Amino acid sequence: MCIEIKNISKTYVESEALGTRIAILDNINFTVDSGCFVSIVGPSGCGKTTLLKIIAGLITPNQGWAKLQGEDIQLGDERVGMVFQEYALFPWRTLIRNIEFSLEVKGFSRSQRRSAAIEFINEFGLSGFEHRLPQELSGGMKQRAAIARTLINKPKVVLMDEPFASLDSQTRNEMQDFLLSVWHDREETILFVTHNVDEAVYLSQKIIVLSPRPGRVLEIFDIDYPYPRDRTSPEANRIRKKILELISSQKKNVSTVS
Ligand SMILES: Nc1ncnc2c1ncn2[C@@H]1O[C@H](COP(=O)(O)OP(=O)(O)OP(=O)(O)O)[C@@H](O)[C@H]1O
Repeated sequence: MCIEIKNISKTYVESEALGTRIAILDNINFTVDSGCFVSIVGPSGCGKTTLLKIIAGLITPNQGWAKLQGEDIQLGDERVGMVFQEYALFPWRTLIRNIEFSLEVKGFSRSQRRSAAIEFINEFGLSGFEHRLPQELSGGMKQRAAIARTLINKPKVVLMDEPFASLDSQTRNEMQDFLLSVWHDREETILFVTHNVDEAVYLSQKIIVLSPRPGRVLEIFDIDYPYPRDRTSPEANRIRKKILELISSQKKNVSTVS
């Protein structure tokens, strides 16, 4: 399912007393083709999470629109799933009860939701941990559970907000390979936010580089060499260098509008 972002700008209230607003996103335009893996990179505070929340229908832009397959996005749109850095698992629910949570909310029977959750548990290498609480799981397992909990709803578009940022580097590499295998097996469109240029280059078919706040699209890079990728190949190094040079050429630029 393709994502279209047209002329999106967003401001937040900076000071109620002074009546000032701060510009977060400035006229963002891009398209993500159906089934593609696209990453957004940009400095802290440039509005990456805000943009994902707009695409998820959680917040409204001041200007512009986001559409999925030509249709407006509604609050709680079933076509969209989100995965966060902090896993967002319920600490009091076991792994299987976390994965089946949304099916429970939708009124699926216990046996229906159990069998759907067990499929994910087997596929995601979580067997044997079904009845563990999140605190008893490793970071990688928690993130697999969080991804399963999102995918059980069969979203067409998956928005991922720095999902691997709190993992150690070895687990992070494993999770990147795991995510690529999950994506290759399915047809979801993935929009992935990261601070990590290496990660974006390893995973994505396209990388959207945003400027410092207010976030503007500086450049969109097509990464067209095939999977599986070598992290240290000349192509990877060349693209990484270009993106890092672009990011470091940007001066901090925070603007306030009234
Ligand atoms: N509801 C809100 N009200 C006011 N300001 C907000 C609100 N949400 C976010 N902000 C501010 O908007 C800016 C952009 O936030 P956002 O989380 O979208 O950036 P980001 O690029 O995802 O940052 P990071 O990479 O650090 O996660 C930040 O300065 C943040 O403090």
